[in-house]
Amino acid sequence: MQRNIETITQTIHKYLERKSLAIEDAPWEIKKSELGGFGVFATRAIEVGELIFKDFPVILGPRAAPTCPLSCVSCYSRRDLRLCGKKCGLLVCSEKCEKSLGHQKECKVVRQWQSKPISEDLSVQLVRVLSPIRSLLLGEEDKSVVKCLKAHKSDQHGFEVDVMKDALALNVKEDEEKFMRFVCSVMDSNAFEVLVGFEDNQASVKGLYPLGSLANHSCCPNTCHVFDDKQHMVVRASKFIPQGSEIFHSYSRLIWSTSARRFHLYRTKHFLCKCQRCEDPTEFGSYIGSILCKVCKTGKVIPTNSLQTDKWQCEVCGSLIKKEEVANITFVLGSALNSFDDDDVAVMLRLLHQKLPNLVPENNQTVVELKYKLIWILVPENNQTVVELKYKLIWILGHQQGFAWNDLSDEYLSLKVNFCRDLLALLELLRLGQCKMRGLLLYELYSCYNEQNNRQTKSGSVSKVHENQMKSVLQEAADILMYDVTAPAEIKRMWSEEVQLKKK
Ligand SMILES: C[S@@+](CC[C@H](N)C(=O)[O-])C[C@H]1O[C@@H](n2cnc3c(N)ncnc32)[C@H](O)[C@@H]1O
Repeated sequence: MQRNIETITQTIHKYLERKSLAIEDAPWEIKKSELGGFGVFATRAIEVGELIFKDFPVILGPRAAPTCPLSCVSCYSRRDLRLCGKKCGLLVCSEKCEKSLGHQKECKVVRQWQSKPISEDLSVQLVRVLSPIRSLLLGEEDKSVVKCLKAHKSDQHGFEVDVMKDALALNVKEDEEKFMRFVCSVMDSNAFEVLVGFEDNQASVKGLYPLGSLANHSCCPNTCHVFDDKQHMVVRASKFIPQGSEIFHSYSRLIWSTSARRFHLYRTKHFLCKCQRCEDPTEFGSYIGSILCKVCKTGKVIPTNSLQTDKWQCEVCGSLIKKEEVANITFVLGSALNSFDDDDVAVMLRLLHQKLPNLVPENNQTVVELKYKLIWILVPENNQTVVELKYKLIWILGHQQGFAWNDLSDEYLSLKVNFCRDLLALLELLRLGQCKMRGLLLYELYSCYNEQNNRQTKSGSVSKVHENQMKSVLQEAADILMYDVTAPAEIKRMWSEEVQLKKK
């Protein structure tokens, strides 16, 4: 299908109306983007924190990654999983989910394709390829929504259909196969990771958000998005957006260096980002991707052209450093970071304070990631945003002495305060505005202040942090994380109180 503005605009508006998400005087429009293809643009100036749009997934389903924990195909609970009694091979958690309309439809499709029931060990593979199967159940209007979206043609997309045909021996019809292969490409190019569920029963799934999909990427985005408890995507301005400007998400991690972000974007989304941050070899003076010069020991080594990265040079003594050397150091540090268990806090701190200062500048990606990791390890309350880390933390917090709030030494507590402040300062340097990571860090900082004050009150001394300062840190965190299903309970309580007040 030829994609054109009129059809895309009309289809997206109608879709949002069907989902009751159309906003009067919506501040966006779809236009051709200089970056290629289409993009979303501001029709008027948008203030920081203002809602830009809400979206709902046209397809929501399990992720294909084998590392992703399995969940019920209906409600996404990870508890009490069992095979559907009708022997389709899909996993459900209860009678209610097995009998749900959505499941019954897909159960029938899958059974029609089977020459024999799927064995228990193959059911895992079936769950992982369910999202494209779901696309066959869409009505014609929703299918046209999917057809409006960008699909990259590359061999890496559509392996789910190969699994259906080869490993699962499903008799998929030719036209179904063709559409599912297209949907796989669309999902790979556009889908967002969505967290569903609460606290220790959360699953990570993927959702295709039609309007969200039309926004292009910048490593210095001007929006922040969260997912609410009904899987709506809520997109707000993380910075002031002037009228006519393009509205950007970030498809990559914000605290990765330019090389890491560009590599990831190229591999997964098939483009090389050339945003302002990528073009600046110092990344706005943060030096997040640099190493220290081995010759003068003080200068920072940066690429002479950050979009090519084949030549690296010390800013102070001018020595040229081979790109392989920079890549090696970066690789070794990255591997060291990934090799830690979360109870290796002391080892991580030694690396951070003794070894890394000789190799890399303060804001190098590894240092930043290490600090970020430590912040979460030192967190006693389970904030659910970094799911994998939280998952590990559950085991540390429940089973290992030393890292719950009460057990945290004063030294570790102030260390955590410093890490939070360091990273907040870095986010400002990177011009990331009211991004989600800022909200999470502010909440962690507030929790530290709270703990410090409690300790001081108990010991009879005067609180270090003023109550108003704590309140404003908490309020800013709550404003950023508003409606986020993964937000800490205290923050969720604040919005429900606000909503109640507005109703009165
Ligand atoms: C989610 S879609 C965004 C909307 C897309 N431009 C369209 O026309 O539908 C993602 C794709 O848009 C393109 N894209 C997004 N951000 C880009 C950027 N900063 N530079 C170049 N291409 C970009 C890439 O082809 C990417 O795979």
